Amino acid sequence: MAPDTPSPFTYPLSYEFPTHRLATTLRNPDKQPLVLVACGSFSPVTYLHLRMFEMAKDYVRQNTDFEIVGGYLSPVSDQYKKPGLLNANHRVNMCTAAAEQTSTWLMVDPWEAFQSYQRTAVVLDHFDFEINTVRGGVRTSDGAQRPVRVMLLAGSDLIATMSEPGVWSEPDLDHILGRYGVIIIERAGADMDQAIDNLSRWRHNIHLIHQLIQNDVSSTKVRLFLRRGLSVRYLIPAPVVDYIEQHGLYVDEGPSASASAGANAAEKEKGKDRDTGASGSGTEKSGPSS
Ligand SMILES: Nc1ncnc2c1ncn2[C@@H]1O[C@H](COP(=O)(O)OP(=O)(O)OP(=O)(O)O)[C@@H](O)[C@H]1O
Ligand SMILES: NC(=O)c1ccc[n+]([C@@H]2O[C@H](COP(=O)(O)O)[C@@H](O)[C@H]2O)c1
Repeated sequence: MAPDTPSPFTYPLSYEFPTHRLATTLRNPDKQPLVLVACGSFSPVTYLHLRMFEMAKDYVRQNTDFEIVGGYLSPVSDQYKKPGLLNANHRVNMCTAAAEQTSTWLMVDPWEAFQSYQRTAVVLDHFDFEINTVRGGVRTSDGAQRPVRVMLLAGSDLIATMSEPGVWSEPDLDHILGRYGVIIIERAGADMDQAIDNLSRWRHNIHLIHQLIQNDVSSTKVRLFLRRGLSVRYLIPAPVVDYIEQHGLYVDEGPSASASAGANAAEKEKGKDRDTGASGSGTEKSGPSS
């Protein structure tokens, strides 16, 4: 279906919005259709990134009037310039291998990855445009069209940055949390209640999911293990391990050290990022935030 209004977005060359796993019909007409979007570096994608979607799916089924009709990973642009950010081509390929080979419903949208940096508010608008304006939402069993709610899916560390001055603009926060909403997954080391302390105005649109199994795998730790020549098998999906090996990624430091040294160093690197604001969110402060 052609949209009535021209697209307000810029597009990478040869881009097509992925829909091969997007449901076109709502199973339960009493529910509101929902698409989940996780924005991030995914350098590389880990099981925890994928697990966020499964946790959200259980939560949505048990606690809400939504029905999930699709889930997307949206890798950030290279211009985000976060330390450890591998080029977008590799990150998109790894996410695609993980989604296609380990899931039946997840997709990867390369729109954000293959162009200039786009704020999260704009990324969510892009999904809303593609799904609702271009495709008219989804159908109910009686043939009526129903708009799909797009919602951000994020870890509590990312949401905590929403209370840090200068990282997110106020209008963007209102747009993201007021219009779309967010499902927040608890992340070890990032207090959930503290993360949403300053966001109470949008509480009705914020869904919190606690971790029942603690697992603090992060991309930073995976990169560090790889740099030290340590195995990351069973921490990240097998097709991603294979891809990393085939392309010799994340090995700019020779093998050394033991696994525990790797983990400790990873912790240090994460802490250092937080202390110095050298993470992507820190980049946001001076860069493309609002
Ligand atoms: N272990 C986890 N638990 C909960 N959320 C997570 C976890 N790992 C990543 N996320 C969430 O996934 C999204 C994308 O994360 P991102 O790509 O930055 O991964 P990361 O592991 O934090 O990366 P890095 O270690 O490079 O900072 C963010 O919303 C982040 O909060
Ligand atoms: N102002 C904003 O829109 C804003 C600020 C900080 C992070 N983000 C997004 O959050 C994600 C953060 O990813 P990392 O956790 O890898 O830093 C990225 O997709 C980034 O674009 C957006």
